[in-house]
Amino acid sequence: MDQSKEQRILNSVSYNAIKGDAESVLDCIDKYCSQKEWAMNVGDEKGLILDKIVKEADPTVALELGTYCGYSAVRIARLLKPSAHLFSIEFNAEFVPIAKEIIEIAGLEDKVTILEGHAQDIIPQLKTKYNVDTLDFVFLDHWKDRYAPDTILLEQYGLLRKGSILLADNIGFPGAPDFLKHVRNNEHYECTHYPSHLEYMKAPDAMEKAVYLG
Ligand SMILES: C[C@H](C[C@H]1O[C@@H](n2cnc3c(N)ncnc32)[C@H](O)[C@@H]1O)NC(=O)c1cc(-c2ccc(F)cc2)cc(O)c1O
Ligand SMILES: [Mg+2]
Repeated sequence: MDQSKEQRILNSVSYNAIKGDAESVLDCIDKYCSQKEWAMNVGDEKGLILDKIVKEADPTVALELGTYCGYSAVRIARLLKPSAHLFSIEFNAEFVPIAKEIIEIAGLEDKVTILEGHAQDIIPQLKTKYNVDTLDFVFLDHWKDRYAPDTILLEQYGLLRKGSILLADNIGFPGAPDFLKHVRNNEHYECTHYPSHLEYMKAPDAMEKAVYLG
């Protein structure tokens, strides 16, 4: 059976990236996906916004919803301080081993734990099973209609604290209207909008930062 696009991305990283060099892994994926096959990584342009917010948050415990091939997990983990850790949730069993391999090529396997399953099933386990207290940073990049219900889950399970930073991809396209409705005009959140473009395309997209105020 011929390989999947995600497998071909891994092949390209495995062949072209410098082992242990996270930047070269990101550059390799961005090059492949802009020149050969489009893929739904956050990409280089929105990646700079992600970098900025992660540096601002300087998280000890970070969570990502929607690992896909691990591009944003590498992007986030490469900026984490030594004691910090990223949990990344992915439910597609085909993508999990590919993401693990890409994260390992970047030399970041000790900073990232991929949790296989649906976010809505794993979020309730973070405190009990994964010993998480509260989350300092959350990157939302999974099914766009899950951003709002899973944000509410994070609130309900006491995983957010005063100052927790949520950053959501694809606010422009495919769009996450329920999420915007939940965080904007909500006294518990302070929101900032970051216009950008869809990964590797000219089409407009955007990210939204929502700081939890407690
Ligand atoms: C949803 C995907 C990202 C990943 O999320 C995992 N996932 C899902 N729901 C859950 C869950 N409930 N729990 C855990 N994991 C979960 C999945 O398996 C994918 O690997 N992302 C997108 O669909 C996505 C799509 C586009 C896009 C843009 C223009 C187009 F013309 C077409 C598509 C752009 C983007 O930037 C995206 O991010
Ligand atoms: Mg996305």
